Amino acid sequence: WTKTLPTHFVIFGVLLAASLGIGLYHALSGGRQRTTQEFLMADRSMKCLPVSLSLIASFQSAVAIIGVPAEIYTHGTQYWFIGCAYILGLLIPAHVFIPILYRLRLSSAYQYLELRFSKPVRICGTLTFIFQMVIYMGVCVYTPAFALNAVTGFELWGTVLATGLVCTLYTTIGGLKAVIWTDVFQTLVMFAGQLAVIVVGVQKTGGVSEVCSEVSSVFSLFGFSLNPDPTERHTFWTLGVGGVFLMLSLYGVNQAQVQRYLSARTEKDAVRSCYMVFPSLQLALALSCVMGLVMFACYCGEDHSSKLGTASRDAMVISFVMDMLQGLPGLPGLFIACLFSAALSTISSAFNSLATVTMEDLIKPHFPAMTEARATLLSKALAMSYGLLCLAMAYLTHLMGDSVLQVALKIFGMVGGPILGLFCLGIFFPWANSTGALAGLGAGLAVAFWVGIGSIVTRSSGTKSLLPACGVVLLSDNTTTAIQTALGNVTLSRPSGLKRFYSLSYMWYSAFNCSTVILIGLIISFLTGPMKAEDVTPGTVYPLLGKLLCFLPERHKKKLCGVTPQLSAQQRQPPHHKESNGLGLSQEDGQSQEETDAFLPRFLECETAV
Ligand SMILES: CC(C)(CO)[C@@H](O)C(=O)NCCC(=O)O
Ligand code: NA
Repeated sequence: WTKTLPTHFVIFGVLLAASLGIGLYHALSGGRQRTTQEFLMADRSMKCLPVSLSLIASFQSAVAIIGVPAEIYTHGTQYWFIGCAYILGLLIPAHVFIPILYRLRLSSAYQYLELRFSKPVRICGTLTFIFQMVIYMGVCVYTPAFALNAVTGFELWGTVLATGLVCTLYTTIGGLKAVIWTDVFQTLVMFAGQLAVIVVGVQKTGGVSEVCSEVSSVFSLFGFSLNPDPTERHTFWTLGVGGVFLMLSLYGVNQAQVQRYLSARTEKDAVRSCYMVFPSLQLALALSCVMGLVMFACYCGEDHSSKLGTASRDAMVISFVMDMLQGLPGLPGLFIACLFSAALSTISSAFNSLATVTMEDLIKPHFPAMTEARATLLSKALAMSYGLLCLAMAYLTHLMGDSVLQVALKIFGMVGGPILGLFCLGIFFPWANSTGALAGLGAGLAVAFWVGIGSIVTRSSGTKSLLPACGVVLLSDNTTTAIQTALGNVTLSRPSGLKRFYSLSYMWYSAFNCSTVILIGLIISFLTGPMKAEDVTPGTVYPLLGKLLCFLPERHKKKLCGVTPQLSAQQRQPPHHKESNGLGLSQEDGQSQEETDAFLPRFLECETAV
């Protein structure tokens, strides 16, 4: 590999240069990034194709490209069932979250929390989000550099620095437009790299039929568990149901995604781009799962741990890829570009969304008189500081050591879950008040860290590989004994008491923490006096109960639904928004006006009897 190292460097360099070029183009074209509207919101002028490709890129990093094949290789194809969660996980954002957030004409998702609850809730939500993204960013920038270093000897910290600095630079000069357009380019490179590995891998293993027969001879590879036990790491339920909450926390309320929905020209474009995420995300999942299967077919029976020393399964994926692509001109470089594209597109989204929330939620409210030029300069400084902070976080990740996919999914569940709960409390439960929201968030985070840290300390996060080492499986005589031993171990070491609580599958973290926030939030709200109808800002609630109970007569419905916006309240202006009307409805073009009129009765449904 050392011989081809210069080519790797060239292709890696070309990727960084192209990304910088896109950044430079957007720094010098359009409004030249002189307003926060352009720098943070892309002038709200994006079409749905770039937005949708950018939406996929945000949470598809090198972690998924390396982590998913490693997961398939060690635990079988069960993880693929997370694809089922994409259906509801994208339909609900498209039809509940996007309409509400888009019509309020927000800049930051957390502005919603102030409109619905109060300023303290908004600040707490923002701080939680910053915490989540800063840790996640570290994992993202560290993973590709680490994996590459483990196998090719690419300088670890040099790579981390190059990725972090280039990304900081183009994010700082080009704003959200540059972030979205680099995402488009980087997503295509990512797909191309994965596809190349699969095609070459299948060829080298001896064709599609050879791969299929190799893989299908190992029965336990295609595990399909319907076990309802919530401590089992991956089952159909944890992935298909728990996964919906994970998807909601990422695609429904995460600022990185909400910012993209808000940057779309019209609400229709935003909804359509969310729909278009579905096939592309399925493709991304399928590519990485198939890569894991090809790797299994190719490597089974061989022991590669000695070759890699103590390096993890994650590094093994890179080793496999380099084995496959070795000697083919340009292809190892293409895969390296694929890894770093995936990482760059994620951390650039993180920098820009972090700069946005810090500016819009933490700084602007305190300096309402700040000039636009000042605010833009400050936003750029913020994007840059987060870039540098990211490098520090990479070092922290270096000190941890777990499967990177698990680390990322745990962060999403532990910190993203409570944020999702906060938004659900506001959107679906009109009775919830500000005190309840704060108490709910506090309780949700406390429980999340209690379980999360508990699982790390007791090491009971259920990481046992149910699939015996593949070398053992292939010796068909031993297969049954091996599986029996594995199953036996599982039943023997079934945890009890608090330990059982700690061993909750991390795929349930989002759902569990979200529910805690809602439950505690509602209890405290009812104890302190539920929100009154006239106090709820119009357009901030979705009358779920009213819609579910549509068969009931209007007056009963009214009672059950609780609060709906009163007509007199509709004339009120939401704070900080000169450009929006009282309902927060966009009046940009005729078409969207028609749509919003059609939507109106849905929000006010419970009120028709009044
Ligand atoms: C966000 C999901 C779960 C969506 O499939 C997937 O992209 C994933 O597992 N991501 C891991 C985190 C990452 O790639 O950075
Ligand atoms: Na990405």
